[in-house]
Parts: sequence; C-alpha cells; structure tokens
Amino acid sequence: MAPRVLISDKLSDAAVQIFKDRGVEVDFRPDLGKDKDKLAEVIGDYDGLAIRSATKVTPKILEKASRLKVIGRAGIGVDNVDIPAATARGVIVMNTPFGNSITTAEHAIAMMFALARQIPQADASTQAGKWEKNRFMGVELTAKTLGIIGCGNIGSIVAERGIGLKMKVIAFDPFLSPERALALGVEKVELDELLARADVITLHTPLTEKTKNVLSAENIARAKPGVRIINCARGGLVDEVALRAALDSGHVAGAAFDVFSVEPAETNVLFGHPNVVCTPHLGAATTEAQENVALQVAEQMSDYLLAGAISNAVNFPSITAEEAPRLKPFIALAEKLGSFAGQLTDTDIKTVRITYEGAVAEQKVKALTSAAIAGLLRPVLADVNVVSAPSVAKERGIVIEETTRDAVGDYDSLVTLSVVADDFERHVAGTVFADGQPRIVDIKGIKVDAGFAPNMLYVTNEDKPGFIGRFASLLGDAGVNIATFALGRDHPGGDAIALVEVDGPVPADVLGKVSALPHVRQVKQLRF
Ligand SMILES: NC(=O)C1=CN([C@@H]2O[C@H](COP(=O)(O)OP(=O)(O)OC[C@H]3O[C@@H](n4cnc5c(N)ncnc54)[C@H](O)[C@@H]3O)[C@@H](O)[C@H]2O)C=CC1
Ligand SMILES: O=C(O)CCC(=O)C(=O)O
Repeated sequence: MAPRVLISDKLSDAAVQIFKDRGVEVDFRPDLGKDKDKLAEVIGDYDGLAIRSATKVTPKILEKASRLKVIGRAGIGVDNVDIPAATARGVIVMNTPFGNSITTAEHAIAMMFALARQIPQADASTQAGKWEKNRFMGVELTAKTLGIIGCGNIGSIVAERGIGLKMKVIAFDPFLSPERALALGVEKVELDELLARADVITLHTPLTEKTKNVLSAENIARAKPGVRIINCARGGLVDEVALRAALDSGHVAGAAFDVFSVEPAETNVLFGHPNVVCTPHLGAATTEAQENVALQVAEQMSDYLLAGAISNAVNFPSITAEEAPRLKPFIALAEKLGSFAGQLTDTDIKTVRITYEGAVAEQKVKALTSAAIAGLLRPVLADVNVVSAPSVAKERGIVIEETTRDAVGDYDSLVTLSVVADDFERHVAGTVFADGQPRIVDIKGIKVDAGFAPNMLYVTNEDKPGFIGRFASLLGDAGVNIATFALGRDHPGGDAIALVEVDGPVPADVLGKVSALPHVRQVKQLRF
C-alpha cells in the first residue's frame, strides 16, 4: 500500500507533484493547518504530515496520529512541532535547514534599508500626495556597525551581505568558532560589546530558553543610543513592551519586525509607532525559497517513507538512501539482540553497553543503538520504536554507552550488547552474514551460531550427556516440531546453552516439563 501524506499548510505545488511522482498518495488541505479539530479528525489516516508554520503539531494531534511516521517542516524553525511528544511517539521530525536561508537573510537586509531610509513611511506619505521631502531624513549604512546575534546559516549570509555593503560586522554567538568568524570576516564579540557598539542589531537565533528575551529591557537599555533593531528570526527574542518604551523615548531609533511573540499578530504593542516597520512573517516568502523547501521536504519525506532514508531529522541521525540498505540488516540485528536481552531481563536495567567492532563501526551506529534500545524495551513497552527509544531509556534512567573499535575477533562486523542491572551483567553478540541475515554468535561468552526466528526456545543447562535426547523427545511427544537447533558450551561438562527454533508457540505446560528436565537451569520462550 502506498504511504499517504497530508499537506496541511500552504506549500508550493511542487511538493504535491514530487509526492505523486514518487508514488506517495498526497492530500493537499492547506485549510487544516488553522483548524486543529479537523486536523485531529483526519490525521489518523496519514503516514506523513507536511507543514509550514501555521500547523501546530501538539501532543493532542499526535495522540490521534496512530499511523504517523514523519512530519516534514518546509522551512527551518520546528517550534510549531512538539518534538518531545513526536519523539515519544516514534515520529521523525525533519526540516529543510537551508532552503530559505538566503531569502530570509535578504529580508533582514531589506528591513535594514527600510529602517535606514524609512521607505514604508515615505511610500505611504508620497502615495497620499504629501511630498514630504524634508520629513524623511535617512542614515547611510556604509561604515556603520552591524551587530548580528546568532551567526549560523542565516546570520552568516547577513554578515556577508553586510560586509558587501561596507559595514563593520560584529557577531555574538557562543557557538561561532574563531576560525569561522575569521573566514566570514566578522568580529566575534560578547553580547555586552555588541550592544555597546552596534548601530543596527539583527537577530538570527532560534527561540530557546537561553535566547528568549535576549534583548530584554536591560539589554535594550545597554544598546547604543539611536540603535535600529531587526527581528526576522522568532518572536520572543525581544521584549516587545520594553522595545516600545525605548522607541517612545527615542533610545531606539527604529525597529523592523517580521516575527512576533504572538502570531498571527493581529495586534502588537509595536504597531502604530512611526519608526516601526512590520511584515507578517514573510522572511521565507519568495517563490524561490518556497519552491526549494517544498521540493526538499517532499523528497526527504518520500525517501523516508519509501526507502527508510533519513535526512535533516531533528530527532534522529541522518541515513542516506545509499546507506539505508546497508544499514537495514544491522538495524535488524541490533533490534533483535536488544530484544533477546530484553526478553531475558525482568529487573531494572541500569546501563546498556553496545560495542561495534569492524566494518559496522563505520556505519551510523547511533541509529543502530536506537534500534537495539527499542528491541530491549519493547518486551515491556510495546509501542516504543527506533525514534522514541533513546528518550524513553533516558526517562527511565538507563545509561547508554556506545563504543566503536577495529575488528578484534573472527568477524568482519560484530555488535555486542551488554545489559547491566543491580545484580547481573548479561551480554549477547551478533553479526550479519553475507546472505544479509542477522545471527547470534555469542551469548555470555559462549559461542553459538543461530538465526532469529518467530518462535524460539532458549535453554541453559549443565553440559551433561542425555539432555539433547530427552529435550527433543519431550518436544516431539508434545507435537512441537524443531526447525533448527544450535548448541554451545563454555567447556566440556560446563555451562551449555541451546537456541532452538520451533514451528509455533510452545505451551506453558511443555515449558514447565523442559525446565524440570535433569541439568536444565532455565528455559525461556523467545519471540522475534
Ligand atoms: N522569518 C522567517 O520567515 C524565518 C525565520 N527563520 C528563523 O531564523 C532563525 C535562524 O535560522 P538559521 O540561521 O537557519 O539557524 P542556525 O541554527 O543555522 O543558526 C542559529 C545560530 O544561533 C546561534 N545561537 C544559539 N543560541 C544562541 C545564543 N544563546 N546566543 C547567540 N547565538 C545563539 C547558534 O549557535 C547558531 O549559530 C531560526 O529561528 C529560524 O526559525 C528561519 C527562516 C525563515
Ligand atoms: O514557512 C514560513 O513561511 C516561515 C519560515 C520560518 O519561519 C522558518 O523556516 O523557520
């Protein structure tokens, strides 16, 4: 069955076409983004949801999204998606981090000119027939200092444009490396210095706990008198009430805002001030950017739904379409090793150690670890999946340790999973053979060679003569057919294990009889 995608915001038609061309069923319902009740009614029918910023993906919507596998944001900010809730439900959230950066940077530059030369006000006055030539005295930007708060993708483009305009560009961004600053031709400064020096401040950070109100009343007061402030990033970065007061007092000479603390902004404290220029979140609104992000999001979502490739996910490591088929058997191996350990563990797990040796260590091991954790937790939490598993494990206080190293043993690739609880540590290792099938090759240090099957028995016993015959007759008498039988022991007469594939579930009374056989220590029915 073809996957189904709902587009619930105004995306370029290009997205619809891409989905259709790729064989994904698509419904284009841009009305639904603003109607959360209707969206909740229909979301259960879709595998994918493509959005811009109008659709709010809340926990309530996600509760109804029983089939949903991926949310694609045609744009950068994913603050309209509840990421923890999506992750907890195993839904991949992807964005398109570059498609609208140039356009948004250009909007910030346009806003800077609009402020410097009061273009919107002069336009309104001129078209009203006033010809107020003396009213609109502007400022030149050449040689002025442009202060960029947040010098990532968009901030860097703004910096380049600013330098092109012969401005002195300074930037505050704790994550901007000195090398990158040098390459951009930007002076990296602390916030206080930026406030003191900048003639124009432009914001380009996401809205986070740290950046909320980065331009607070105090910081606005510290800014250079006559500063102009531009926000084309996110509402909430600037204290709008404090800014209005600073505009009224003349401390701030002008402000240009594309984004607001409440959107859609039908009213705002900044509205109506003569030195304020506003646009309705138009930063990304060019034909080029909208085409870019629509194409990209549709490609990314189709790649995931059809081929398991993951790019630009904010809650899962990327996997390319080329990597996906190579990774797939190892994802199956990791999940099954996790499941094996999970089915044998009834107590609280404290730590999970996963070691990747040999060729597999070169793969996306984060994805494999997520798969192993999903397999481990699934016996107790049925709806955990590869996306949600790491956050579920974290919530439960499970420490995950991941190691990669060169091959040291007999296998090209070996994955070893150790589970540590208060009173034991258990480990199991596996590999993928040339036929692409995952195999268990080591349990508790005992070498075995067994595939995974829907119904299996795991038996531990003392290595004494007679066990295999009695065990096989007991299953035969109970009408349980043995498909494969793998044995291992640490040394003659020591600890032995059997992994037995059977053709169907084994009744509880038969399991009881197996565990009562001489020399048997434990028997466990396993499902894969
Ligand atoms: N108005 C609009 O239509 C659009 C707005 N945006 C918004 O622009 C913002 C920036 O986007 P990108 O440049 O693509 O993101 P990015 O992730 O490439 O850059 C963000 C930068 O902010 C920096 N940063 C993070 N915390 C900081 C802090 N506490 N202080 C200073 N810097 C900090 C990061 O180190 C990073 O360099 C996002 O919030 C995005 O949603 C993006 C596209 C369109
Ligand atoms: O989709 C839009 O128009 C908003 C773009 C935006 O804010 C973003 O990409 O973060």
